[in-house]
Amino acid sequence: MTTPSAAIRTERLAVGYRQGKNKPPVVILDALNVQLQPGQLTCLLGPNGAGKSTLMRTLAGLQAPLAGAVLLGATNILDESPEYMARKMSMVLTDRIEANNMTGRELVALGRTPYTNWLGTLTPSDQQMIDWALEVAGARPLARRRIHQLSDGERQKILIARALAQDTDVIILDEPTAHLDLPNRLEMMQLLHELARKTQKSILVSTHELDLALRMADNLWLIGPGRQFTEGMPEDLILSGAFEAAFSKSGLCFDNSTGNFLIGNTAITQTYTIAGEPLALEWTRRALQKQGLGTHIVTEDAQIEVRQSAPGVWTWHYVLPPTDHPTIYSLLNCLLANKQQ
Ligand SMILES: Nc1ncnc2c1ncn2[C@@H]1O[C@H](COP(=O)(O)OP(=O)(O)OP(=O)(O)O)[C@@H](O)[C@H]1O
Repeated sequence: MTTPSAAIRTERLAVGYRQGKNKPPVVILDALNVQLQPGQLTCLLGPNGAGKSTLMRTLAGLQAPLAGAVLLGATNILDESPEYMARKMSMVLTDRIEANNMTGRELVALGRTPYTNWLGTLTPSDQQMIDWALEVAGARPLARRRIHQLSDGERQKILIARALAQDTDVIILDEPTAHLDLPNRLEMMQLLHELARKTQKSILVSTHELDLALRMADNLWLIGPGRQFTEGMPEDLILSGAFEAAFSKSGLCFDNSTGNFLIGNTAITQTYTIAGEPLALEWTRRALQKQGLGTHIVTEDAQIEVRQSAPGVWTWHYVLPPTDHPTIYSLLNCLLANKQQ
């Protein structure tokens, strides 16, 4: 369903590659009717080669559609001037950048180009916007550093700050968390989510971070097997089974009840009832799962009782008398030894 307020939308969009005169085009995704809403973070998910970058480049007008259109308001983006587009849409790509001798701040300042005069003079409000963008992207300490002195993750933050400085309604980011460590990945997704909400921008992010996308995205675009495209709220896609279907692969299975992926040899051979404190329960559950042992959480009469604050934390009631274990490791060894008997 198309909402009139959509910042950008597509009409029967086909994306892919032309191969020359006598060959048919390679169609990557076809007949897409999607939209980005103001104030929402949308995550685009799909395996390697699914077509995420191709779709994003087409949405940003960097690549012509094979068919259909990308509309900004009522106008086809191909009919808009580059100057107008630069004030409406910014894109952060994973490509290397040729700006090595610039400082971080100088590169972020380029985001203001669509608004400056022909001399590129920055007004006090441009400077304020650059300061804000550096701050919000967590890139302020990098402002004076040369681009070639930055790590991949640091450069990524500067590029995100540049997109913020460009102050567009739509921001498209191709794998913005690719070079970041875990705390920075979490922070970046949180930042993009908050930014969308606070500034009413439409933010589209392609990512391989399924877990983060499930937690942070307002909306998901999924490219599944056979390049089947599905979209919706993460929670709806989980409940409908679409998320699981998109990522079903041998050795990887999605647990709908927890939102976690089960990896490797996860065939459950035995299940225990378990009760206790939530944090310890979660990590106990994960440890057992790796060994093919399932858990079913109950409130009383559990076979395994977890009391994180007490000594002898894990009590196994399966045997008589119940045994106390100071670590999950100890509990697990006991369970496995017993299981083999
Ligand atoms: N210039 C090109 N000409 C023809 N085919 C291309 C071209 N560039 C990419 N492709 C193909 O298009 C498909 C989609 O590529 P794309 O880069 O969009 O995938 P992706 O989902 O972004 O992948 P990844 O997660 O690995 O970055 C792939 O099969 C790729 O080989």
